[in-house]
Parts: sequence; structure tokens; C-alpha cells
Amino acid sequence: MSRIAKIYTEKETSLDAMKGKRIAILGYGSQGRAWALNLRDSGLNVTVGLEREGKSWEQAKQDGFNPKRTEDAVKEADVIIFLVPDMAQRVVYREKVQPYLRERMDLVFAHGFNIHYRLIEPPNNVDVYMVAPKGPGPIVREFYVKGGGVPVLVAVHQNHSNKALEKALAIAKALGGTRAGAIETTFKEETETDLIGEQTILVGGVMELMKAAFETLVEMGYQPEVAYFETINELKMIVDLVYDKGFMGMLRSVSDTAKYGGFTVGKKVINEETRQRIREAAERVRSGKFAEEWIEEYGRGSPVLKKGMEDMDKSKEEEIGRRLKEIIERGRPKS
Ligand SMILES: NC(=O)c1ccc[n+]([C@@H]2O[C@H](COP(=O)([O-])OP(=O)(O)OC[C@H]3O[C@@H](n4cnc5c(N)ncnc54)[C@H](O)[C@@H]3O)[C@@H](O)[C@H]2O)c1
Ligand SMILES: CC(C)(O)[C@@H](O)C(=O)O
Ligand SMILES: [Mg+2]
Ligand SMILES: [Mg+2]
Repeated sequence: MSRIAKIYTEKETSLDAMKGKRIAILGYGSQGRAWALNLRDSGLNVTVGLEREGKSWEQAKQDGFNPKRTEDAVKEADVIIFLVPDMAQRVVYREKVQPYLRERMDLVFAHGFNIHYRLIEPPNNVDVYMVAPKGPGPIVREFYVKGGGVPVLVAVHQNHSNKALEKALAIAKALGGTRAGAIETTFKEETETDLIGEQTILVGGVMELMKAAFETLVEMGYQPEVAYFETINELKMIVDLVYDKGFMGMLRSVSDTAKYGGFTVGKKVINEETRQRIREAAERVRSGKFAEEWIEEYGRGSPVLKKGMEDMDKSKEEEIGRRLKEIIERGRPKS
């Protein structure tokens, strides 16, 4: 039997371990902006560190921060939070963090990639820990502003101070994470499950399933607008029902016809072969092969990633989605 995970909530956690600490957030993108705003709103002392002036710099200024060059933010900080892209973290660490590392500094990650795959190997006189939100950056901010929070995973890799977990939980609390819950894990478990999840379901699996259903319906001569509402737009409503009320809640909200069709046909579409593909994807992550491939792709200027973005931007799904945007927006609840 698997052991029961330790989950920390609001009342078991405190901001004390972060009080008086100077926190440098490196990067002001999806997570960086959410973390900087949430931590500041929670009363912590935050500086934003960026490589150069540009879009992120302007956004940070607009949000009331006074961004600094990465090395200047690092020099003045006690706690360094890595919120630049995973592939950029190694160079930022080597060139802008390592030269200024002092004993008792903290290195904090939102995903374990660089530590788990040993792209960054910090000296053992600093703390290394992680607070990994289980949701996209803009949602981390939106939930916090509305009084909620996205659940987070916390993990400690190096505990020089003996207080690393307390500090991770203080950051988790400031981020809003403990309003839901902070689950204790390891860098290995977070890194592997996060990669497996985003590849096989959250990003890869869901996107391909929607595309496959949409494109098949269109190929069969159905109107693309009807296909879009059926296979892409309504998915949010079904997933929201699962989110709010579990699978049973969702099933109770759909017709018996949908339940019967779903139980019998779903297993034919997502079958043993699909499960085997999930296992293979998980093995590629566990063996480090995916990391190797991604590092190599990044080294070549990310051609596959760039082409994926270009193709999707030009796709029929996006064309129809843009055309229906007005209707979808009009129908959205207003509060
Ligand atoms: N995106 C998410 O919702 C999400 C969720 C959980 C964890 N994470 C983790 O959070 C971390 C940050 O991811 P993100 O998606 O927020 O990043 P992002 O791509 O949104 O980061 C963009 C920021 O990094 C800066 N940046 C871009 N390239 C850079 C470079 N080469 N050198 C220095 N700075 C650079 C940009 O100026 C910008 O401020 C990653 O470890 C990621 O795995 C992300
Ligand atoms: C938001 C996700 C997919 O959960 C995150 O893991 C990421 O890498 O962006
Ligand atoms: Mg991820
Ligand atoms: Mg994730």
C-alpha cells in the first residue's frame, strides 16, 4: 500500500521563516509575475531580477516593481527563486548566481528539472528547496487574488540551515498554496510526475485528443463551428464538473446516453495501447532520455518547439477558435 502523503495547510504553516529575508525572483513570465505579486501582497520583501530591459522589465515596472539586473538582484538577496525557463536556469546560475553565492543563501525552484538532472549542482553550504505550483502561473495569481490558492508540492534537496522545509512552507503560504494544501515530495517525484503529466495528459494528451476529435469531425463533413463547440469548447465545462464534483458529479450531470456511450466507447479510444504509450513516455522521463533530447533540441535553437507553435497558430482549430471568440466571451459568466 502506498503511504499517505503529508499535506500542510494554512494553520500548520507560518510566514515567519521568510520574514526579514530579501527575496530575488529571477524571471517575470508565467510563474515569475504570479510569485512576485503574491509574495509582495503577502508582505514579503521581493525584488525582481531580469537579464535586460524588455517586455518583462516593462511589465514588472507597470506592476510597481523596480526590476534590477539579475546579478544586482542576486548580490543583495538571501533567497534566490529561479523563475526563468528551465533551459535558461543553468546559464543564469553559472554566470549570474554562482559567482555571488554566499553561505546560508537559499536556492528555490518551481520545478525540479535542473537539480534532478544535475544541470545545476550547488555547493552544500546553501539550502536548496522547491515550491512547485500544480497549475499555470496566471491561475496561481487569479486564485490568490480571489482568496484561494493553487495546491503546491514542496521538497527539500539540501538542508544546510535545518530550516529548509519551514522556509519552503513559508513561501508556499505566501503564494496562496497552503490555502489549498502543500504536499511534501522529493525533487525526483515532482520532476518526473510533472513531466509525465504535462506530456501525456495536461498539454500533449489533451491537446492531441481535442485535435483528433475536431479534425475527424471536420474531415467527415460536419461544420467546423459545430465541431469546435463539441470537441474543444465544451471540454472546459466537463472538466470543471470533474474539478468541482469528481467523476461521479460529472457523470450525474450528463445524460444516461452520454454515460453509456462514454463507458463503452471511451475505452476503445483510450485503450491498452494508449496506456502502453503513457508507460513508455514515463520511462523516457525516468531514464533521463527526455531531458537529454530536450536539452539537445534547446541547443539547436528549439526548432521543433518553434514549428509546433507556428503550426498550431495557423491550425484550423485556432482559426475557428478566433472566429468564435466573441460568442464564447459573450456567454462567459460575468463574475
Ligand atoms: N508556466 C507554468 O505555469 C509553470 C508551472 C509550474 C512550474 N513552472 C516552472 O517555473 C519555472 C519558470 O517557468 P515559466 O513557464 O514561468 O517561465 P517563462 O517562460 O514564463 O519565463 C519567462 C521569463 O524568463 C525570462 N527569460 C526568458 N529566457 C531567458 C533566458 N534565456 N535567460 C534569462 N531569462 C530568460 C523572460 O524575460 C521572462 O521574464 C520553470 O522552472 C517551470 O518549469 C512553470
Ligand atoms: C502548467 C504545467 C503544465 O503544469 C507546468 O508543469 C509547466 O511546465 O508549465
Ligand atoms: Mg512542467
Ligand atoms: Mg506542472
